[in-house]
Amino acid sequence: MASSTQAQKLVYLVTGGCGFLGEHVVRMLLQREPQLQELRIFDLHLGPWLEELKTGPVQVTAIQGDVTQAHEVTAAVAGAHVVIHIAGLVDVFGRASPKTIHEVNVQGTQNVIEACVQTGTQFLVYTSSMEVVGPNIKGHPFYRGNEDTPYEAVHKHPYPRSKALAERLVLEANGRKVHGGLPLVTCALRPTGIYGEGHQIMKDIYYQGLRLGGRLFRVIPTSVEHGRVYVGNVAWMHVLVARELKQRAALMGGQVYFCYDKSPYKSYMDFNMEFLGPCGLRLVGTRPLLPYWLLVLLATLNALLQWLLRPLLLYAPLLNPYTLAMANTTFTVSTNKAQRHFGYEPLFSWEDSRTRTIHWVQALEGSA
Ligand SMILES: NC(=O)c1ccc[n+]([C@@H]2O[C@H](COP(=O)([O-])OP(=O)(O)OC[C@H]3O[C@@H](n4cnc5c(N)ncnc54)[C@H](O)[C@@H]3O)[C@@H](O)[C@H]2O)c1
Ligand SMILES: CC(C)[C@@H](O)CC[C@@H](C)[C@H]1CC[C@H]2[C@@H]3[C@H](O)C=C4C[C@@H](O)CC[C@]4(C)[C@H]3CC[C@]12C
Repeated sequence: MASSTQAQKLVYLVTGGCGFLGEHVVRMLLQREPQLQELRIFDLHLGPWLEELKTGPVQVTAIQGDVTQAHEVTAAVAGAHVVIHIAGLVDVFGRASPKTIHEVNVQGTQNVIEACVQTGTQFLVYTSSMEVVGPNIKGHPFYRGNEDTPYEAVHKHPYPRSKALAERLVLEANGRKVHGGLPLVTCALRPTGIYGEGHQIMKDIYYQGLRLGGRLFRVIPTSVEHGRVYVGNVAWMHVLVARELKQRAALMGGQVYFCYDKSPYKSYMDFNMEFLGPCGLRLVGTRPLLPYWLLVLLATLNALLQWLLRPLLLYAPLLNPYTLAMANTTFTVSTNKAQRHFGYEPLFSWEDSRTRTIHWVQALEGSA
């Protein structure tokens, strides 16, 4: 826990604080924010691990709530100096309806903004996503791009659409007068594919490999590169932005920042094998084992099956038309805007990020 001679006087609220990224942000705040007096964790599903956090010098307040319920959000925000809005429905597998995704990701974000305005909270950090930019529906690659790189951001899928709408709401809210007359200062962070301890998709792919006798099969060319970022570095960027937003409001207010670190650019599966390989899995094939048209057919069949089975059960495999298109489109970022604007440097090296993630996979049930 952070201890400092600096007066502990700030109240932070983290929405979605019990999720994959949220938990890392919560723990990072407790370790590295010396001015933290109270940390409120607002989530639809509170984790049992929160109890262990209540023994330190910082007051930890767990709030079970729903961002789609404006009154619950307003009650949680009231009195907070900083809101870090992480809560969201991260669904590209067709589990939730487009309506629900919009309600949570867009209306929920609007509720957070209005709560800040109504209660006088001045600083709002929003967890956006790379998908606000792309890949777009045309499959245009985004190669080593940055926050200013021109790119035709065209989305049809409910999830990226919702993230793009929510991000726009947050950025447009920058400068609004909050209760008490001070300006609201907002910014948005755009992580690429986050990996690390607690990453559910990595866990699902690992167990899929175990079920297939320790093998995974290459379906995407090695040339398709994805930018990935370690969850600890994304958490650190959130803590730093929330701290610096107060002193650098004129520069940072209304800005977007990609989350980045030194993780290597690789295809999605080659990158995952950095962690799954040392845990006993093998990626079969140096080239895709199936022609792309067959993958498209299989993905389409999965989507059809999902639709047909929906009245009976939820069928949500990894492969669907959207995930295939994402996996098959290069999207990498190369930027230093966060470093230039608020002195961000990754807290964890690639080697450390890799080791921590491997240890996490190794500790999973059923790991070799
Ligand atoms: N995982 C990634 O690779 C990635 C990449 C870029 C951006 N993001 C963004 O980061 C944020 C967190 O993603 P994650 O991967 O940790 O997802 P997650 O599903 O692990 O965490 C989301 C959290 O939000 C909570 N939540 C969902 N609906 C809610 C509601 N209606 N009210 C209150 N809480 C609610 C969930 O209970 C969960 O704890 C999301 O906004 C996502 O868009 C994630
Ligand atoms: C079945 C194969 C084609 C397999 O390779 C599919 C992989 C697929 C599940 C992932 C490929 C790219 C991932 C997405 C990307 O890392 C960025 C994302 C943004 C973030 O906001 C949410 C998660 C995600 C959409 C992530 C989801 C899994 C992939 C689609």
